[in-house]
Amino acid sequence: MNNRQIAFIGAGNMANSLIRGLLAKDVAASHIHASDIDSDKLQSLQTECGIQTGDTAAVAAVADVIILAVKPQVMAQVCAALKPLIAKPDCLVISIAAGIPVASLAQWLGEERAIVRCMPNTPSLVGAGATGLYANANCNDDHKTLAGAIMSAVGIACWLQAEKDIDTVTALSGSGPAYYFLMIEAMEKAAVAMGLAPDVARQLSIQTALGAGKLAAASDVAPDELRRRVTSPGGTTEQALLSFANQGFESTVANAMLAAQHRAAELAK
Ligand SMILES: NC(=O)C1=CN([C@@H]2O[C@H](COP(=O)(O)OP(=O)(O)OC[C@H]3O[C@@H](n4cnc5c(N)ncnc54)[C@H](OP(=O)(O)O)[C@@H]3O)[C@@H](O)[C@H]2O)C=CC1
Ligand SMILES: O=C(O)[C@@H]1CCC=N1
Repeated sequence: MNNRQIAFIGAGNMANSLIRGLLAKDVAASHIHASDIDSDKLQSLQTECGIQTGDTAAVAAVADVIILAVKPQVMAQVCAALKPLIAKPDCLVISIAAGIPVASLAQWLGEERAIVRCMPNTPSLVGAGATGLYANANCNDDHKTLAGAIMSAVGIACWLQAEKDIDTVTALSGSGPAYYFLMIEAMEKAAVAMGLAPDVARQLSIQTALGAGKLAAASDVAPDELRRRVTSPGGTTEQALLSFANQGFESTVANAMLAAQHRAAELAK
């Protein structure tokens, strides 16, 4: 990966997480390029990160891999403009857009193009990303290694057997950070309502999420056993979990994820 030129089309929230995450993993700023219709975003990236910025033509001219990081709604027009500008015949295109199928990308970019569709998430910024990837038949081992290396540099990367699994990954780990942030917010608010100082409530809420995640990742036992180890019989956690269960916690989560997955399918149209 380190001798490849990586170009981002779209320099918004997700591209920023990936770019800054890659820089933190010692990918050279001279190897990262970005283009966006918003020149302020490019200026910030150039000033703060020292990466290369330019218009679509400039970044497409040098790219070994192009990461499409624009909203799904503008993907067709972005690809149509990009297609004649890709200079290197073997250039890999990676789309991170929710919903947009490989078949549509191939239709817009050319049926011969090597394309990886993936779903990263914003914790890539701190090296704790989670990405699901799917490659089209035009991708050779080198393309797959390159896509996997980029996403593995900023977290974990899982190859998927079926493209439809990307929509599930979107509902799970793509959107998932927002679910945990909501939980952090809700716990903080509840603690403040109980009288805790806001700064203490925030610190403890965030640290609890971090601690639970780190412990789950480091443990050789499943999350349900870790949950049991917190839940003293007849104790406080038991009452909290009972309250969650009585209010349909699991179906609330499942329905939320189905709504996200459904939206991904809608965005494909
Ligand atoms: N945010 C997330 O957590 C995740 C997002 N994604 C996917 O990443 C993609 C980007 O999402 P996100 O970063 O949140 O969105 P943002 O809106 O933050 O970023 C998209 C950027 O693309 C710019 N843009 C619009 N049109 C063009 C164009 N023609 N050429 C170049 N740049 C253009 C936008 O400018 P302007 O704002 O002026 O329109 C904006 O700066 C989406 O497809 C989303 O599905 C995937 C995983 C997680
Ligand atoms: O909300 C969205 O559509 C994007 C995709 C996954 C996370 N953010």
